[in-house]
Amino acid sequence: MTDTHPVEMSTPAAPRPVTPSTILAEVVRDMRERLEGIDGLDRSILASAARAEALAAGLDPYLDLCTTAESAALADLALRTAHRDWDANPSSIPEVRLEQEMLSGHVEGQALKFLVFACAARRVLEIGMFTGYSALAMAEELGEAGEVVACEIDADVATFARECFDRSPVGRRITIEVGPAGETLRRLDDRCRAGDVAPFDFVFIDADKPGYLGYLDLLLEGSLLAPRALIAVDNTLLQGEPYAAGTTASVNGAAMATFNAALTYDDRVEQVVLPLRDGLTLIRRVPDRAR
Ligand SMILES: C[S@@+](CC[C@H](N)C(=O)[O-])C[C@H]1O[C@@H](n2cnc3c(N)ncnc32)[C@H](O)[C@@H]1O
Repeated sequence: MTDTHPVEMSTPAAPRPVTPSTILAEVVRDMRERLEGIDGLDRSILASAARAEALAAGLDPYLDLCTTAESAALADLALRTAHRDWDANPSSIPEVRLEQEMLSGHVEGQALKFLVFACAARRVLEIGMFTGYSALAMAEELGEAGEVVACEIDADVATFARECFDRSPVGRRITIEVGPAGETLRRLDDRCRAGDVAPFDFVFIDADKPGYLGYLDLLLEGSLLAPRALIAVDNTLLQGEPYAAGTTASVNGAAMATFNAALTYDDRVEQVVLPLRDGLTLIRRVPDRAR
């Protein structure tokens, strides 16, 4: 295999905080440092600030520590993603900004593996693949006959992911569909309806946030889902923007707030929002649409 994306030996920059808990940890640390500069401040206020910081900053490392270790192939993929200079290799798609922080990572990858296991999935659909961490994690949980179909709009990042998949014993279980996910989904929907391919048991939505509602509608109204299919949607807490007062919502934050509100009143589904990383919402169809 030609490795066109070798891991350089430079130290990658630490990922910036992109989840409610890591942003909270940063805000609380800044607050505690500023409080320390105030002469004569009641020591109990400083102690409370230090405790708040420990609670916020300690959560993710502890989750990481207590979660089953990732495979060597996943660790390698994460390392390669961290070492790539994404600023020097921008996406050719104007609306896509690729960055290492897009990668879901160890704890969320393990959670996805559990979900794939719990619904005994044989066919998995991923909408938004990036360098393939979540696709590979889910593929690791499938049997030999299982398949992950992963949609990715950026051809270069898809090539990068394929190189990583080729380094894993289960990488051949992943089929990459390059192109806008909406088009890919409509094509796959036609094939499922025609009986060319089996529908999907598990779907992970993790692409352009303004596209989420359209993807969900297509899934719920079309032929892509197996009867007991589960859908997991990433970034539904979008750095706290949908709920934190005083936060200015970005385009993505506004899109997630709209998505969450629509889902809350959608009687086609039941859902639960898990505060895992940047928010993971689990959705299932209600067969008779009765609550
Ligand atoms: C957050 S990343 C996915 C992370 C990946 N699921 C993981 O866990 O490592 C989002 C990806 O969606 C892709 N994307 C954005 N818009 C898309 C679209 N319309 N169709 C398909 N992929 C898209 C981006 O290029 C990016 O690679």
